[in-house]
Amino acid sequence: MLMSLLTLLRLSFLTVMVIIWKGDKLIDGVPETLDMLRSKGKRLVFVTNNSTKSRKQYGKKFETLGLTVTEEEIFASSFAAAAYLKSIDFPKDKKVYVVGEDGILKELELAGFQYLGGPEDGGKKIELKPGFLMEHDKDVGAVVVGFDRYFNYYKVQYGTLCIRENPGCLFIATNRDAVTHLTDAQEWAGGGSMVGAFVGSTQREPLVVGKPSTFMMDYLANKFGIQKSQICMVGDRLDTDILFGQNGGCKTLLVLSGVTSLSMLQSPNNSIQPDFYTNKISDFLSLKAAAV
Ligand SMILES: O=C(CO)[C@H](O)[C@H](O)COP(=O)(O)O
Repeated sequence: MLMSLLTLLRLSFLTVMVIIWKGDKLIDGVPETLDMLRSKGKRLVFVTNNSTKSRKQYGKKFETLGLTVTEEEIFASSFAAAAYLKSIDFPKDKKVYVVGEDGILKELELAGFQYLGGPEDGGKKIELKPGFLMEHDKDVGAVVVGFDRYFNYYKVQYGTLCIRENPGCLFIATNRDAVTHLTDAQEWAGGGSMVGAFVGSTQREPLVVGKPSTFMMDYLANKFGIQKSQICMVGDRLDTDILFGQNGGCKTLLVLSGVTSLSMLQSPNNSIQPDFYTNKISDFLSLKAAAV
């Protein structure tokens, strides 16, 4: 394995990483590994499908954990939603209905888009008395659906009306992750469950901006002016991280310290094979002495 990591370190210019913390705890060896990769001239960016925070809010989290990471190096799916709307010149006089948390609102605001919904709609209830009809804003031109701990029937109905009744209204998903790891005790329903509700009610498929879609990879290759073949995607999930790297034409490294175990990787039911795998991100440190 060491030989393979060495090859990787020689090849990759930019390393896209995701496995930095578990809950609010840094994974062992992460600060030293990041320092070592940077000292070898590797450019690092951090990509997450978690849309609950903006890049600025993630920046604060990195800071709290004692890591120096700039906003420019953070690519969250909250940002991807706003960047996608920018990339298609989404009209500034149209509005975005948000099913999700604060991070999406913050990024839309920064990008200069008008929005409604988000946490504010979390407490809203529907009273189904005879003749009740929910009004919706006809200026909504996009519905963005992300992970939302305050998901409710009001939001599903509101967003569904926008998608079904406003001509040309876009349906954008930050990710379709089946499960997420809100606690270390079990897996929890992920953003895919919120997106799935809208797929059911609208009979439409969303445009996904997070992993494993290629939008973020294209975006960052463009931003840093590098070839995707120079990028190595490092992650702990096969169906998001590794597929994201593969879909983007990058090298991929799976670390087994997160959600994927060796038996899952080697299961005959798994069709996603990374270029390399290793136990933990700090295995890179064993290469310290090597001439890279
Ligand atoms: O949105 C989510 C659930 O759908 C999670 O936050 C997401 O799965 C975490 O993603 P990553 O492993 O990329 O940080």
